[in-house]
Amino acid sequence: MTLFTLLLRTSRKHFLLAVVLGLLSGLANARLISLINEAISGDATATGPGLPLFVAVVSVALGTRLASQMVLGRLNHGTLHRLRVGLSQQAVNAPLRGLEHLGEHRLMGVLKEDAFTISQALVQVPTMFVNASLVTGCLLYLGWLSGRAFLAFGLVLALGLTGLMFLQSRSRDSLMKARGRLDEMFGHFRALWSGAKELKLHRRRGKAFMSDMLEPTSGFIRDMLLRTADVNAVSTALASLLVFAIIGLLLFVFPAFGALERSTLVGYTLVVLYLQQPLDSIISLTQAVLRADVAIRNVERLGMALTEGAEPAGSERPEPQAFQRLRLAGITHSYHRENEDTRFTLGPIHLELVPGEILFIVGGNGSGKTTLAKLLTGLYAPESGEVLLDGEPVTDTTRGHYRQLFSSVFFDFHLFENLLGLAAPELEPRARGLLTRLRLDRKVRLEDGRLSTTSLSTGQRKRLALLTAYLENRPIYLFDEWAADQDPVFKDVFYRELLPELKQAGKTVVVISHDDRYFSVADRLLRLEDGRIVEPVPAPVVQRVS
Ligand SMILES: Nc1ncnc2c1ncn2[C@@H]1O[C@H](COP(=O)(O)OP(=O)(O)OP(=O)(O)O)[C@@H](O)[C@H]1O
Repeated sequence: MTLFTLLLRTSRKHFLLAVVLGLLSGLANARLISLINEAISGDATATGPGLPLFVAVVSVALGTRLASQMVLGRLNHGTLHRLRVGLSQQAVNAPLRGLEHLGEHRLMGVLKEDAFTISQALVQVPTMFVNASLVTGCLLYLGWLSGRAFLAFGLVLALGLTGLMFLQSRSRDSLMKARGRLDEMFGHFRALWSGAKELKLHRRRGKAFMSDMLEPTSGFIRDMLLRTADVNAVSTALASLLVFAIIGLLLFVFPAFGALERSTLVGYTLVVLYLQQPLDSIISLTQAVLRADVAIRNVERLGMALTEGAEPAGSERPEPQAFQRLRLAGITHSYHRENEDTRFTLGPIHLELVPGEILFIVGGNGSGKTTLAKLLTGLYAPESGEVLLDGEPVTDTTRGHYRQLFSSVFFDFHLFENLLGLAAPELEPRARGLLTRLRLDRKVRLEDGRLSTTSLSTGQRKRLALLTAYLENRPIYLFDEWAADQDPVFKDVFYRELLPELKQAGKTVVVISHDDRYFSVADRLLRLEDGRIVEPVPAPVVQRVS
């Protein structure tokens, strides 16, 4: 897809209207030049009937130009908005595994860089159309002035345009190469931010990061973009050369053969000089359109990657309020690392969960606890085996609904400043009560469903994430090493007060933990080692919920 097909797809009607208006404006401009030429040559006078005509043509030229720009402006910004929102929605719908595989830098590269590139080109599209129609109008006028001169003019123009197209194709290759490395650059920028402490504390690491990673990538991009800038400069010079070649022909070659009348010569020279600015502008705009085409290709690729394996939209059912039995029947998941010849496989996992119990998932680092949590919560689809909710297998269509059973705080959680999607009338008083309970009431206030700050210590931020999970009030709670960052006092509150309270309220609580001091809090323990359950997990005991 190119920039123009993107615009056409967004709104064919608006696009065509803008093109027609732009064409009218260009033709009116060309007529304006012919009027000026006639006035200079003495065919009309500014004080005679020429003046109303002049005013009318100026009005049409400016009016249609303004209207064209306004229509295209709306179309451009609408296109960009749809692109941004559409891609973000695709990212929201994409499977988590697909997003993890894609990597944050690739997503950011497209959402920030490519969307910006497309917007830059879109902003210039109206001018491009006005200029293109102006050139067309001028060409028509030149043809009308003299067919023979137009033939010579057309020949020089065709040769020049062929040269320009060749240069532009070279430029496109360099642009694509530069964009190819830009995602890598975003990865380095991210490392610059998240690895700031490590880079500062170890000077040699900082230097090596710059010299071995960031600078070579940036240098490559610089070289490729420099090449395109050079091509652009040569193209602009070539366009000027074209104009002067034509003027040279007109002024110094044609008169030698007595080929043209003086008035035709003056008209030609005037128009050709007038054409220089729109031609320059079209060439620099072509560069923007080329960049946009490369960006659109990236957007399309990302769109395809995001929709790959996306779950079909299930019906918008109300959130599940309860369940009787959740069964994992031999589920597995494996990671394959492309650059290494290694594979980690979790499972097959057999497990049953019931309401009103606490299950701890324990095991060493890398044993598969978080992966199991992602499978359990429906964030990953099992590669084999089944998840059964009250006897019904969870399918691609129902997995989105199934996920609404869980309130979770993962180890790498994200804290939203707004209590998004939580809108019960008694929400704010409950949230304020929880802030006090979580000992955050002196640090954080709740104002119109928004947390006053999230700039807190890691342990405090985790407490805020816990608050959100509490407010969701769902049947199953999952905490992935939640207590790891808590002080000993609050750790005790979490294990000895909060978890038993949730159990008392009939919730199922799944806790990933390394705190062996508190393993006795669990009703059952699932121990993992290298992706497999190493101790038999007792059957769940169905509790009578008080
Ligand atoms: N996104 C991923 N891509 C590839 N491999 C992964 C990914 N996430 C985890 N792994 C691999 O899967 C294995 C299990 O990881 P997982 O995060 O489930 O372990 P864990 O038991 O939660 O570890 P920890 O206690 O350190 O948090 C690890 O060997 C890890 O390298």
